[in-house]
Amino acid sequence: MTSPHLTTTGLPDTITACLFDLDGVITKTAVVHTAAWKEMFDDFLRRRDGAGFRPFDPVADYSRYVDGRPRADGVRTFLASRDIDLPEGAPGDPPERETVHGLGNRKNELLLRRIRDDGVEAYPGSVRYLAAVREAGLRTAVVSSSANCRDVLRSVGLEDHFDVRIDGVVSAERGLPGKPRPDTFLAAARDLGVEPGQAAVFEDALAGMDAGRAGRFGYVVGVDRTGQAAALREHGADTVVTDLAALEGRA
Ligand SMILES: O=P(O)(O)OC[C@H]1O[C@@H](O)[C@H](O)[C@@H](O)[C@@H]1O
Repeated sequence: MTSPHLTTTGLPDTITACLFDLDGVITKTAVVHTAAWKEMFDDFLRRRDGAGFRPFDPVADYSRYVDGRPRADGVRTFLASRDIDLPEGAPGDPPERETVHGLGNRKNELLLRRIRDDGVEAYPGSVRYLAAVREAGLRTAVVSSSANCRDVLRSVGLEDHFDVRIDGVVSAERGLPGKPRPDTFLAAARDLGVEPGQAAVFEDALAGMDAGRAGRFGYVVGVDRTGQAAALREHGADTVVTDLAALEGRA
């Protein structure tokens, strides 16, 4: 295959829209999610198995079973990896109830507390890159599994920088299956009026890479914040960067 002609934004010249994941790509919130998941799962496992419990691994377990997936899918996939079967419960379950939704709600409480206490920051390189692609006339969407996406974007002043938002709330309203399925990215491309082949996907999660590949998008950028460049490539990244700003001026 011949290598594509890259523009000043580091993307093939056939690309007219950019679909950005949020946590870990635009904002420094992947680590906050990871910490909240670990606190919730370790507390659950300790109560269940006693002091000798096997803790949640914030690298391997997070990236394989939780990262990038909608909240309840993260609970289900991790529990399945430990052969633990819990009732589904209901989305309104209180955080102390031992159901899929109860555990998810507990994690959300812990996440919101951390966000309230420590605040949220955007990656300066991502903010610059976002401005550059908009300046170059490309359309933009944020495609996140998180139901907290809008609040997080608002808190860093970036809510208006995206033409389209497909997040955990919008996906639930439209009944879209989450990453690793491609449906949320495909919905964003459709809302922007572009074919998947004209859209670039920006993702830090392996589930997001799988969604990019399954949707046959025009270009997939792996964003490596944790030293998993090789895994991002294996899951379909066309290129891997540690900072979005590194894409500029590659042409
Ligand atoms: O619980 P939320 O805010 O709806 O987020 C769901 C998921 O959103 C993804 O963006 C994160 O990578 C996951 O860690 C998180 O679990």
